[in-house]
Amino acid sequence: MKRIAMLTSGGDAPGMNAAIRAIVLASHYSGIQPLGYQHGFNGLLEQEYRYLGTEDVYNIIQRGGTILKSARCQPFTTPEGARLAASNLNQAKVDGLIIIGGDGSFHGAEHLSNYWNGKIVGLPGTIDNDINGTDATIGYYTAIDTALESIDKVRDTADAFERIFLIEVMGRHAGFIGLSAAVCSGAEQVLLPELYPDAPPELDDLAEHIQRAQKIRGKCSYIMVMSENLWPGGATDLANQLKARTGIECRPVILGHVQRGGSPVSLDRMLASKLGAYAVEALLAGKTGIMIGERNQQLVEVPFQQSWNKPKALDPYLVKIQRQVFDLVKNENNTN
Ligand SMILES: Nc1ncnc2c1ncn2[C@@H]1O[C@H](COP(=O)(O)OP(=O)(O)O)[C@@H](O)[C@H]1O
Ligand SMILES: O=P(O)(O)OC[C@H]1O[C@](O)(COP(=O)(O)O)[C@@H](O)[C@@H]1O
Repeated sequence: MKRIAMLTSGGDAPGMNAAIRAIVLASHYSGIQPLGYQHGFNGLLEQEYRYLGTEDVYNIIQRGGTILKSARCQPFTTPEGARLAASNLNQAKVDGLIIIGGDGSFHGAEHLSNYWNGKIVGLPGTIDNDINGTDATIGYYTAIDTALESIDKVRDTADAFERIFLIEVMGRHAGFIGLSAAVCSGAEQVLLPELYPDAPPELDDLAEHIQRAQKIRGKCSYIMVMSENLWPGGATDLANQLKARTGIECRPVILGHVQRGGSPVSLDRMLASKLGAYAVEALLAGKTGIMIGERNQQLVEVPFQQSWNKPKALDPYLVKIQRQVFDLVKNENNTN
């Protein structure tokens, strides 16, 4: 193992730079040359890479985004794309490749392994936390805090005006950000794909809970956190429908891509630093076809397929206590 290459792919996540830094430093420490491919798998197809010295990773641990840029890349998913990537990696004399990304990128890693003989290791990097085999993914903790900062601010104005707000958070088809943000912000209601696997909730039920909260507490603020892709038309449509149903003003807030940016919080920096350094060790030990994760503070090696073969479960205890917050309003008597 003389040359290790790395790339960041799919949705960028805060902490990707910390992972790049850890890989570069661990490589230099072990006398290996690190290369960085730009723009995800596109870089493999375009032979867009550069040697990374230690000076390239000074002062990046605190920066969001990724100095290697990220992208999605359809041409790579074809047999021809993977063959070209393999031949380019051989031409650049790369022995091992570290792919930092989400489950899509790990599918890409597996795809490449059918055409390339080098060793491939993955690091879970996505704000969605939807990867099995690791307690958290790089970027998830920062995304929760970013969402929370906004929701807390919305709560201030919601409280002042005694208004209803629907806050749409990211998570593609996973409710990790939504659940954590709801619990930590004291949201009255949370809508997550895992709680409604077959169909979205009934409008009447949502409206009834809002009306019930106002009946018990008097006119008051009410925050509903909802995952993107859960309600057809998203938070804006649902807000309009709820207003039509209840006569109460409902305002949508779509947090969007702000959740992907910002300086990584300490938990993401630590996770990325550990996983990045360990990925280099794993390659040196001849490992391949695995994602490096962390479970119960132990570094673990997870075969790629296990990272996506079943949906990762939400923390059932968090679900339970959020449900209790919801039920308290539903069942409370307005006698006080
Ligand atoms: N089934 C697949 N086979 C081969 N490559 C894939 C596959 N799925 C995704 N990829 C590659 O990984 C890239 C990133 O995947 P994507 O799902 O967009 O992001 P993420 O890695 O964050 O989940 C895609 O643009 C594509 O190049
Ligand atoms: O930036 P895009 O291409 O609109 O993608 C948005 C999606 O990317 C994410 O931010 C991150 O998802 P991935 O890490 O799986 O790419 C999702 O939460 C969101 O649905």
